[in-house]
Amino acid sequence: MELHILFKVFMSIGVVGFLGVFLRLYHALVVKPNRLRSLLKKQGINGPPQKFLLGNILEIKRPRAEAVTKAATNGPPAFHNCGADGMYNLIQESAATLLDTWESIIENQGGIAEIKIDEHMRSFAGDVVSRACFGSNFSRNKEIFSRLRALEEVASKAVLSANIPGMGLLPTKSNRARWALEKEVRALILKVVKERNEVGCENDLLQTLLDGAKNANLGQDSIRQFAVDNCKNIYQAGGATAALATWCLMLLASNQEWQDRVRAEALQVCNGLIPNVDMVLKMKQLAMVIHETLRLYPPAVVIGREALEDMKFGVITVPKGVNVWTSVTRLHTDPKIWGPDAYKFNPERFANGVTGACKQPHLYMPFGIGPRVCLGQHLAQAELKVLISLIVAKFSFSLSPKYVHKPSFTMVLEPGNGVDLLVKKL
Ligand code: HEM
Repeated sequence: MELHILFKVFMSIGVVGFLGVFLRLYHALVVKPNRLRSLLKKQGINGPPQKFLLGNILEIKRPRAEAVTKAATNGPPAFHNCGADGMYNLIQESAATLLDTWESIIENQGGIAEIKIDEHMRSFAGDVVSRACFGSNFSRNKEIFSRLRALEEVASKAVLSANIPGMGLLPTKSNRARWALEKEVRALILKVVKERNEVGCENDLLQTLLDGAKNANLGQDSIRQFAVDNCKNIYQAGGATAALATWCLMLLASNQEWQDRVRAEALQVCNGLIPNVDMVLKMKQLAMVIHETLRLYPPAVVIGREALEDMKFGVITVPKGVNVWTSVTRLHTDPKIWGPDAYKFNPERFANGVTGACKQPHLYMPFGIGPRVCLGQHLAQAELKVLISLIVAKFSFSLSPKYVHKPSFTMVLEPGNGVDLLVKKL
C-alpha cells in the first residue's frame, strides 16, 4: 500500500478515536451531571437521602442464583459439603495457625510482644474464605487475594477523584494501574473457573455460583462476568471479615472490662475445648461485642442500589437508572436512633438483641438488607466468634502506645495506621 494511503488510514483512525474519547468525556462531564442536577433541583434536594428502607425495586443488576440465596440464609454449612462441625473445624484450623504464630512471636520477644495484627487477620480470613468457598487451588487463591489487595489500594486513591466526572476514563497513572490489575484479577479468576470446569463438580460455593450462572439462562459473556463479579465479591469479603476482627480486637484491647467479660464466658463455655456450633451460640457477651463492633465500624460503609424504574421515596422521586447510596455509618451512629451514647462503645445495648438496641432495627444493616443481603454473614460471624474466643482464652492484650486512631476507607472501613497490640500469654 502506498505511504500516503497508509498515512490517511492512520489519521482517520486517530480522528475517530479522538472523537469517541471527546464524546464520552462530554457526556460524563457535562450531560450527565446537568441532567442529575436539574432533576434534584426540581425536587428541592441538596444532598442524597440518607434514611430509608431499601426496597425490592431498587436492585443490583448482577443476577443472584437461587441456590446462592439459599446459602445466604442457611449459614456456614451451605458453603461446603463438610457440615456444620466440619466448617467449625476448618475455621479452628485457620485460627490455630494464627495462635501458633503469636505464641512464637511472644516467646521470641521475651514474654510480651508488640504485634501489628492487621496482616495476621487478613491471612486468617483469607485462609477461611478460600477453603470454605473455593475448595482446592489454594496457591492461586493467594495470588488473587494479593492482586485484589493491590487493586483496593489503587481504587481507594481513585475514590478521592471519583467526584470529578470523567476522571475514571482518563489514562492517568492510577487509572492505568487499576485497569491492569482488574484485567489481571479477571484472568486469574477465569483460570480458577476453567480449572474447576475441567476437574468437574465439587460441592462448594464456587460450584454453586457456576451452576447458578448456567441455570440463569445467560449468554456466554454474561456467565463469565457473573462468575468474575461474584468470585471477586467473595474474595473481597475476606477483607471485610479481617477488618471486623481487627476492629473487634482494638475495642477489646481498649475496654479491659469487656475483654475480661468475654474471656470469662469463653473459658466457662468452651472449657478448653475447640468451640463448636452449640458453644458459639451460648457466647452471648461475645455476640454483643461483635454487634457493637459492627455498629461502630461497619466494614461496608455504604449500601448501593440502582433504580430499575422511576420510583418515589416519600417526597423524593428517584429516576430510573440512578444509583442510590445509603451511608451505613451515619445510620449506625445517629443519636435519634441509638440514644445519646450513640458514639460510645457499649455492647450492653445489644443485651436484648438488635430490636432491644435501637428504635428502628431495620436501620442496623452491617450486612446489607433485603434480597441481596450478604451471602457470608453467618460465616463471617462464626469465624469471628471462634477466633476471638480462642484468642481471649490464650492471651491478654492491650493497645500499644503506637496506635493512632484513623478509620480509613479503602474498599472496606479499616484502621488506617493498622492496630498494634501488646500481647502476652496467659
Ligand atoms: C464482616 C464481614 C462482612 C461484611 C461486613 C459484609 C457485608 C456485606 C454487605 C454490606 C453486602 C451488600 C448487601 C446489600 O447490598 O444489601 C455484602 C454482599 C455480599 N457478601 Fe458480604 N460481608 C462480609 C463477609 C462476607 C463473606 C465472608 C462472604 C463470603 C462467603 C461474603 C459474601 C458476600 C456476597 C457474595 C455478597 C453479594 C450478594 C449479592 O449481591 O447477592 N461476605 N456483604
